[in-house]
Amino acid sequence: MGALLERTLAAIEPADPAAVAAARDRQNHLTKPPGSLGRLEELSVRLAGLAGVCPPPVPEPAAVAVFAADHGVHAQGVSVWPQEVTAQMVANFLASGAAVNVLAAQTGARVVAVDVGVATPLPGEDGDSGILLRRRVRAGTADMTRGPAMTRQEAIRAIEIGIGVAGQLADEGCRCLLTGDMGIANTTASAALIAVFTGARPDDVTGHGAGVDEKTRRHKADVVRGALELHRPEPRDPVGAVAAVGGLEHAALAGFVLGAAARRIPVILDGVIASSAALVAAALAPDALAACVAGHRSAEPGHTVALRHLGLEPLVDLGLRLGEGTGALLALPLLQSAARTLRDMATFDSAGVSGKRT
Ligand SMILES: Cc1cc2ncn([C@H]3O[C@H](COP(=O)(O)O)[C@@H](O)[C@H]3O)c2cc1C
Ligand SMILES: O=C(O)c1cccnc1
Repeated sequence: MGALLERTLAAIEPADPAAVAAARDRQNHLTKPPGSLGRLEELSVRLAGLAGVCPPPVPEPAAVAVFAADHGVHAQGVSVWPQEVTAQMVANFLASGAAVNVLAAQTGARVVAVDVGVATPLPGEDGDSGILLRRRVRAGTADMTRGPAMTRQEAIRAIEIGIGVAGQLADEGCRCLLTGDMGIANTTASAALIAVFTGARPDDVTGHGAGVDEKTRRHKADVVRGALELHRPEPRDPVGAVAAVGGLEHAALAGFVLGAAARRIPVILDGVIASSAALVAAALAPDALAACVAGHRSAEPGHTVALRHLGLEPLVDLGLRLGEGTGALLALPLLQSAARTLRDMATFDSAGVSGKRT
């Protein structure tokens, strides 16, 4: 295992019980009937437990990291879209034309695209820009139906890239991290990972992705089943599992979650790709879940299965099935509202409002 990964796993701690207790107590003294802010209250308690202080800092500024990569399994006809769309959409992110850019602008979040394994050349000069981080491990994965998608070393490199991006954004002042993804055929790798870590049947966790018909969806589930039979990945070996049937963006996203957790910064998970990566992260460090907030519930069936396994309840449920970080961005204001109400509302004592009659 890589040194950065080892160090990061060692730095991840459970929620702070004193901060959790203080936040619960404070919620009960704010000028509202106890419990009346619904799930925002429990969310604020989780933020306090993660930060280790009550009230916790408001999670802002925020940044969404869109990890982009291609997939050898695309050759099996699991997506209706050509592979080049991955690189073309990265160019669209750089030009601020994608849904993730529009929703990020709406919420004041920064967008960073990270090339961890795009198969076709990207526009522009070598080196990083403010928006594009070039961290390509290899030009797309291999076809998981014929061999492992990548080597263990490549998986560890991609995980450590994700940790590094989380650390860099934290160093630049970000106090809330959001997951994003771009990779044609990546819902197939996501389904495979969800089947490995939850034990669900491939057919139950394989969806229509970016628009395949029912016949192709069934073929996709067969492809997943075949890959699992070939590799027999084990949840006890998360690095081996993501190397066998995952994607470079899945590995990087798992690292991104671990990196956020190690820094005690909340990370809002987007859809099925992010949640399958979170399964990898949680298998490596169960306490990383203290940092995870499920932004939304995507229409992909595997997403609901993964969220149940992770014990996370999504904040919004709008039938989205896009990815890129869009569902996480829609949830961002809710997370910020949870922290702000806990921090800024008056208490019954400070406002001179009479408490409940006992
Ligand atoms: C134009 C376009 C923009 C996207 N933005 C995100 N995705 C989403 O769809 C892809 C996964 O679906 P599948 O597994 O069926 O290929 C990923 O790139 C995901 O981020 C897009 C897909 C397309 C076509
Ligand atoms: O759940 C998602 O994020 C998703 C679903 C379909 C296609 N791309 C992404």
